[in-house]
Amino acid sequence: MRPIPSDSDTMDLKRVIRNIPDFPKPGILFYDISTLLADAPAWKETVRRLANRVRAYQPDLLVGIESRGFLSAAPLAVELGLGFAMIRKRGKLPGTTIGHDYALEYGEDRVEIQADAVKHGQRVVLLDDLLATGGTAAAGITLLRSVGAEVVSAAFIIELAFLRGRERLDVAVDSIITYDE
Ligand SMILES: O=P(O)(O)OC[C@H]1O[C@H](OP(=O)(O)OP(=O)(O)O)[C@H](O)[C@@H]1O
Ligand SMILES: Nc1ncnc2[nH]cnc12
Repeated sequence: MRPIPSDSDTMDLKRVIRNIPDFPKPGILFYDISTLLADAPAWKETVRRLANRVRAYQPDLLVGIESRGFLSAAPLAVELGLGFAMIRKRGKLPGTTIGHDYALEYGEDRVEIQADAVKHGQRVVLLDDLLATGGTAAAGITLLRSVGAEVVSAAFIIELAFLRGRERLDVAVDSIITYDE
């Protein structure tokens, strides 16, 4: 017999994501998680669902990508009893850092991590709020490997599946809200 779902299992999280057309430029439909963060039961349920996915990989450490990746990585680390490290955009982290340059649609960008943030061979789950083309997450994975991490998965709140970002990632990918078009 199938278990009877609880209210939280059936909660429709899409209901609390706000879609804003033409941001940050014309033609882009922006999936705004501000309204999800502001809804206490929905945000709690988001963290619970992410925790259930991420726990399965038995990570040693969580890593969030600036800036919206920090929003899920920090509460998830508390929930799973793990530490949390930051990948930031260029020039934001003090001390010795390791960087990785990557191509954007126009131009290039750089992500950085502190050189001692990951111990060699640690099992790491990468967190970000949203998977679109996968360029940001792919850069994060490359950076983490360059400092000795074993990247066991990447987890997102939202996946824009029609952009096929997961095909660029050579790790397990989890997301809890999917848009197919
Ligand atoms: O899969 P991709 O095509 O790489 O896009 C996804 C990335 O874009 C957004 O970050 P953004 O650069 O807007 O920065 P922010 O988190 O600081 O808002 C989002 O938070 C992801 O990091
Ligand atoms: N459409 C989108 N909405 C929100 N964040 C994004 N990051 C990349 N594409 C995005």
